[in-house]
Amino acid sequence: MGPLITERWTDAEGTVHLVAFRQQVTLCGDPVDPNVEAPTARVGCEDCVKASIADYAANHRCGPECREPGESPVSACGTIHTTRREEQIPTMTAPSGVMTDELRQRFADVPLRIGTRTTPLAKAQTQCVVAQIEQRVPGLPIETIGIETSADLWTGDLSLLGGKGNFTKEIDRSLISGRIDIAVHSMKDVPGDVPLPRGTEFGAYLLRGDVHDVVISRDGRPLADLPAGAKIGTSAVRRHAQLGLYRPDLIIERVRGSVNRRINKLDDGEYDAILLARAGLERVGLDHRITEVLPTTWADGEPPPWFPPSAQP
Ligand SMILES: NCc1[nH]cc(CCC(=O)O)c1CC(=O)O
Repeated sequence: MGPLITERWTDAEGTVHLVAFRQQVTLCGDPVDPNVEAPTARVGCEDCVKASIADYAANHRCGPECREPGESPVSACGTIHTTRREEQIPTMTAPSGVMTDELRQRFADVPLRIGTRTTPLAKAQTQCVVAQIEQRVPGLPIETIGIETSADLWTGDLSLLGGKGNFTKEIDRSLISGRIDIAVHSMKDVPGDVPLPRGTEFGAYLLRGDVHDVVISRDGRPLADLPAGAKIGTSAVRRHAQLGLYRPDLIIERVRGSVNRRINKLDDGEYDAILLARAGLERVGLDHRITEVLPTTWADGEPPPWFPPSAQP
């Protein structure tokens, strides 16, 4: 797969320039068909990066409905929404100076309030964001504010509650009403089919973690060795479909709740195995419980690969 391109422009000579998100470098190719994802690329071109960042900062007006092709949240794991709209903070490609100056000025006397869900995983992810900010703006006063979302309070079937926006709604509302300054969401919880709530926008992304799904089984057996009729706990439609393809003889049961709760339910004997995201387990320090990492690549004669959801982890 080619790099995720955040920017693409053609200079006067017809050379196509691309800025890759993760690498934060430009790939400057010879004139090519702009529809081709990766031109004959040369990695580097410092001038190109600088020009591009200046241009991006000056010209990019971002509102809730505006999402450039390269700004797709697909490769992000965590998100910061900010309410600042007048000047775009080019956090994806710019050096961090613009943002740190802004933070220092605005939160000199009052703490920066960060809203988060309250599960261990949500709090761990928010700590990653806090650590990133502290590294860039040492001494900045930061306060995290736990907010229980409607999906956290609802123990029933999530589909009856009407979509995954229920993991973000209350936090976004606090952001809009000014109770918090930043909301931290798991990108996979941010609805991709509707615009962001008016007045909010993506401020920054954390680097993506590991994307693999994993199995935790009670007796240490991998998926292939579980007996027919074994009970597998998972609620994701995607995992359900893939499991059905690979092992239609297993029984799939819904499981809800935080990562920790799901493991407790496994240990209590409610399931023989559960499927979870590796990154989430790493973040809450439970990756030692992993029985098997499911492969994402396909080899001849092997079982089908496991596709992670977009924006996992
Ligand atoms: N990506 C994190 C996330 N988003 C929604 C849930 C909870 C899922 C549920 O309540 O069924 C979780 C896991 C966690 O916080 O531990």
